[in-house]
Amino acid sequence: SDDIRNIGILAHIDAGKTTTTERMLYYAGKTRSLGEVHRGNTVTDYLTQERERGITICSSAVTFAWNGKRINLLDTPGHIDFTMEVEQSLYAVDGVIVVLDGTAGVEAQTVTVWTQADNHRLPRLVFVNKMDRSDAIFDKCIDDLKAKLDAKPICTQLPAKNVDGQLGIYDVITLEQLTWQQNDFGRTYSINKLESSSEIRELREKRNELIDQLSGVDDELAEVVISTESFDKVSNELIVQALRRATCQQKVVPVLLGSAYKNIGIQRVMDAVNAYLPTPNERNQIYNCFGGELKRGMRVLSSRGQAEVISKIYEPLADEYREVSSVRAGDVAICAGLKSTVTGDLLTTSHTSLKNAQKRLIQSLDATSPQYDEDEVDVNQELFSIEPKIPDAVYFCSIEPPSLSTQTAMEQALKQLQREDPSLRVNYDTVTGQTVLGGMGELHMEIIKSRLLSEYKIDVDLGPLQIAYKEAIETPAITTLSVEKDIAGSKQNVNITLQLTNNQTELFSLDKSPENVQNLNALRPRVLQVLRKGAIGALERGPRVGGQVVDTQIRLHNVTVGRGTADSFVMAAAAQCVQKLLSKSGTRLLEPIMAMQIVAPNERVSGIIADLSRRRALIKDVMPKGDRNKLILVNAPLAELSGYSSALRTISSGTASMTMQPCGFSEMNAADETLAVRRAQGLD
Ligand SMILES: Nc1nc2c(ncn2[C@@H]2O[C@H](COP(=O)(O)OP(=O)(O)OP(=O)(O)O)[C@@H](O)[C@H]2O)c(=O)[nH]1
Repeated sequence: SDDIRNIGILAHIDAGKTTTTERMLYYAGKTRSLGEVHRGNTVTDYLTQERERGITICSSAVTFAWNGKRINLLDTPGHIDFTMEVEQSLYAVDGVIVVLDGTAGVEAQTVTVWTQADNHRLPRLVFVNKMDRSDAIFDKCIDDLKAKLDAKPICTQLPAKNVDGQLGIYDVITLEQLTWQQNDFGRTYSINKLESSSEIRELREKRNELIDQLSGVDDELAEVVISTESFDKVSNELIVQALRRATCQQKVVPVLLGSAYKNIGIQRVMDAVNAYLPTPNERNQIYNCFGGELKRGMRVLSSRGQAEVISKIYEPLADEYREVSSVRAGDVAICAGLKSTVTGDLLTTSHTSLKNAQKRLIQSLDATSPQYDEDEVDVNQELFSIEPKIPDAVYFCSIEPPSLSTQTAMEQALKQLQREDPSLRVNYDTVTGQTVLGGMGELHMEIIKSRLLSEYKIDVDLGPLQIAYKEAIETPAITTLSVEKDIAGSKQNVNITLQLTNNQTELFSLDKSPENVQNLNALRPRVLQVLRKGAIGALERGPRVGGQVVDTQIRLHNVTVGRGTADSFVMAAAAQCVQKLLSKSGTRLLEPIMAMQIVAPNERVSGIIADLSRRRALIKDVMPKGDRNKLILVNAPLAELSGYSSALRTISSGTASMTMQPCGFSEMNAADETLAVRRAQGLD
């Protein structure tokens, strides 16, 4: 797998990821014509939604050969609603290309994806795109990388102006000027030695600066510089090797530039992927264990314990696939025939190999990463059971099929969509009889609607978007419910005592105190199972606004079930008992909170904070970000943030940028709660 690069491509929306990817495929010979984003025919943005809106929603993988290496590239969405997708694709890559819009520098979503790449400890390189535009400023992008992302950029290229006014590129390492031909869509470019002595002098200074920066983080290069006592004698090969080491160790970030749209500079980005980003083997602290080979027809175990058979394996090229018979460690592939496995699951051949691999992982972590201490039990969990953390839905809306006869088809389709996108929640509300979708935002829901139409031909209606409140009980309560009924001549009866208490860890427990222990020990496991299912199911819908009841434990004290009573009757009795308890104990609302990171010029901060405090926000920290800017860390209720990004644009005259992610649920005061309940009931 030394010849493989598994790379993600990340950016703020519209920076040009898709165009860049298209050019790579074209130059690598994988596509015969250039797909232009604005013409709506690119390979990676293959969903119609994406074509219509011109944005990337689903990650798609493409693979191509470049100079003897195979590059597997995962294109990821740039929209804020889809940070979950980005998170998932990062588990599958060893390095990342971050695309900047040269006219905008580091933008809000760049900060988010950069932080995500940090969390996954991914080496990265930066491609400053759109440098053909007259308002593009390369130096500002470099300043942004330092100030907003705390990165150590190494400029391996600088923008040059060709005689015809077109964008050219100076190679700072080789001291050459590169000029792309326009008559063959940039397939060829010329490499020229510099002519004017002032140009040579300036570029040589930049090269010296680069060596100086690099030797500050790479001891091997530092030794060469010290022993030769001159920057000029450091060979290009030594620089490239040092830059590779420092990039793989995430000490620096190589920066390249160009214009995807005008076909300038892309081949050099592909060269840089080969030269500076790690192979799956080099990222051994994670991938050592992911060894072996996956073959067609193989039986595997998923981390949730289910056996699966791999019926077919495909090499991806966006929505076109080529069938292959096997894949090796380090490859990215698409498998058909898996029934229960979802994104993020780990597949192994047996429990023993899973155990052995876990052992090897811990050993390799100890050896290579001293920062992991043994108490950190989560490390194993975090790196090995690569299941991504799925945020709770913060919005929900009802979804209606066009006719009753399409209900089943819609449910099937939603199930499939959910396997691709675990952040989509699908519930059935027994009270209203409606199917309810939970998700991350308005665009998220609209995309589901539009995919149902285009891929499954089901034209659904979505209800209004509502905030997904949760509920928690106010006071503990205990009650006994006795139900008796004749159903088709057979007597059904259940007598059950349940209690609700505040508890954040365990959902269901048995009260084995002396007066109950005998009753509970005599309980048949099957009865306990259905009872538990009924009781826990009733927590899905709280009495205030129908929100999920959380931080609450159901405690079973006592139950007697009459002879011949059906399971469904026991289940319904348990659910009814919990509902009775919920109205007895009363519930408080918990509202979704968003964590926001706002970067704004110093002079705009007070205005932004004044506005935030009107939105019930909690300012957590305000810290300097470079000389001119501040980073504001703030938590605010989602209910107060509708239209916030445009409000922020107005307050800051477009100078501030922002990212936000859901960060849990919290209690609200009585007045806000009353307001929220009225709104949820449609009274306000
Ligand atoms: N002038 C100029 N325009 C570019 C360049 N690269 C891309 N664009 C334009 O910028 C727009 C966005 O490009 P995309 O490639 O769709 O950007 P993206 O990052 O994939 O966007 P999302 O998929 O929405 O995240 C399109 O209209 C492109 O034609 C470039 O180098 N120069």
